[in-house]
Amino acid sequence: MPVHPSTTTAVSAPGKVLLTGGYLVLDRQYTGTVFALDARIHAVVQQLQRDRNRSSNQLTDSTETPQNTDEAVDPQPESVVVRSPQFIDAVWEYGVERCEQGGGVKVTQKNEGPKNPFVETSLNYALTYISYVADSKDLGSLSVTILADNDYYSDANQPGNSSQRNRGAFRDFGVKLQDAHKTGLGSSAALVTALVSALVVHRTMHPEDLIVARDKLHNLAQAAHCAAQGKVGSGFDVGAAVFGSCSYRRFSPSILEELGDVGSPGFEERLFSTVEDLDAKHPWDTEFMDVGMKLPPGLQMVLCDVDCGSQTPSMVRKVLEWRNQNQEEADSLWDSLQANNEKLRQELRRNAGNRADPETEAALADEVSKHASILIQQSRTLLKTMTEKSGVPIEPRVQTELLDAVSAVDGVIGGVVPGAGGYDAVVLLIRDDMEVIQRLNQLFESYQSQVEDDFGGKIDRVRMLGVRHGSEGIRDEQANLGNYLAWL
Ligand SMILES: Nc1ncnc2c1ncn2[C@@H]1O[C@H](COP(=O)(O)OP(=O)(O)O)[C@@H](O)[C@H]1O
Ligand SMILES: C[C@@](O)(CCOP(=O)(O)OP(=O)(O)O)CC(=O)O
Repeated sequence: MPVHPSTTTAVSAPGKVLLTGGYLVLDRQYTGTVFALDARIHAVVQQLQRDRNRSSNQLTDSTETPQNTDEAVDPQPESVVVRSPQFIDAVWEYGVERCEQGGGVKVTQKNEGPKNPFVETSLNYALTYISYVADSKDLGSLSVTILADNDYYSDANQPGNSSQRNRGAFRDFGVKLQDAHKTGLGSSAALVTALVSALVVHRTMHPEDLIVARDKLHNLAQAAHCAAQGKVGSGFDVGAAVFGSCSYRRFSPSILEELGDVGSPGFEERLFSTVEDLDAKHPWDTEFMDVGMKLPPGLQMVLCDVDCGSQTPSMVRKVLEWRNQNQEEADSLWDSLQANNEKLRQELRRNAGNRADPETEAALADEVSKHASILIQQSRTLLKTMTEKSGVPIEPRVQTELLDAVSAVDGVIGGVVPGAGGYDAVVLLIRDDMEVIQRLNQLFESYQSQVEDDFGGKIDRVRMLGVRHGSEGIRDEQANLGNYLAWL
């Protein structure tokens, strides 16, 4: 059945936190446990003009013959305008060009101002795929609005209190996108996933079929995200954005290595084959286990933003260099971490999401908490060895001090420095109880690091984010279009 684009399509995708498996997950032999968050990025696609050969009043004129219309009106060029209205001047206007020799569809920014490689690449990839598979090649003109849940950016230094700057469910951040302080929830992966999915749904599918199309949307989003960031990472963030919380095993990088750039001859066919998993030599081999996993009843996860006066770039390169030069020692460390991380995952999924009577639940939460606490400590010990051996601040001393301090708070099960580690954040597993949150906030009120850091860092402020474990991946937001009205 042909799909006629409805006027508005909206899809959202969640942010992520890699609880365990940082660095390991870059290697297919190992896995990472990634939790989707309840902070999401939303992409709303509006069809401004559907048929470029007819002006809008002619659309309804049934007496006119198509031939006359085509001759009478100059076609409007296809265009896409993307806005991120929570930020100052965040508008990207694109012209659309079809490349020769099956090179695909390429957009070119028309307006002044900084480029947005994640938006631009998502458009190139999604429009190339769409124009290859859709009934109508004519895009017309599209307006896309990007909206991010408030926790993606910390805005403590902005004027006006936060409630004054809320419009509907979303906040006016009052700064330029490049000046916003990111909280590390994986904004680019959620953005790319939501944007390519919204465009593909808009032109080729019924929104209710979103879940069925998850594999293809995943492949498309991974390809676009890797191209935009200029490297093939593990892709756990895109994996969680599409499928939600899971245990993730990466895809073989060779799947994307021969795709080439948009505009190169044959790109549209190669992209189609990659998205639809038709290349017998390079089948997609990403593995998602425990998809949509939830925390056991009685447990909760909180993220804390750490303000620290030190940054160490290229951590991944350095860790992998150390691993290459110390293969045996590294393998044994990687294996120990994997075994421990797996035990933690098994522990967390015991009865995860299942409700029982309150007494049984409380007893189970006690037992899970005790075991999880030991496993988290063990994981940290191994990450500290990794820190020391590789000379990379995965769990630097100021973070050890912070994690020890929070772990001593009644009701905190344990915490780690998520993902690549470093100074940006900590993630804590806690008993799901407001009093624990209050105790933590009390600790953070005047928190400052006291120890001398091994890499020169100093923590000046710790702030608990409002974001919590979310579990769900991409979501059709067609029923919630009202949430966006204040911003469209
Ligand atoms: N709300 C948004 N609107 C438009 N683009 C965004 C938005 N959030 C993130 N991006 C894009 O993603 C980039 C940030 O990606 P990156 O530095 O990889 O951070 P992260 O670790 O959060 O993914 C921004 O420079 C911008 O291109
Ligand atoms: C090192 C890694 O395994 C994990 C990095 O996790 P983060 O959550 O720190 O990632 P960013 O959001 O890109 O900063 C690299 C990878 O898997 O790609």
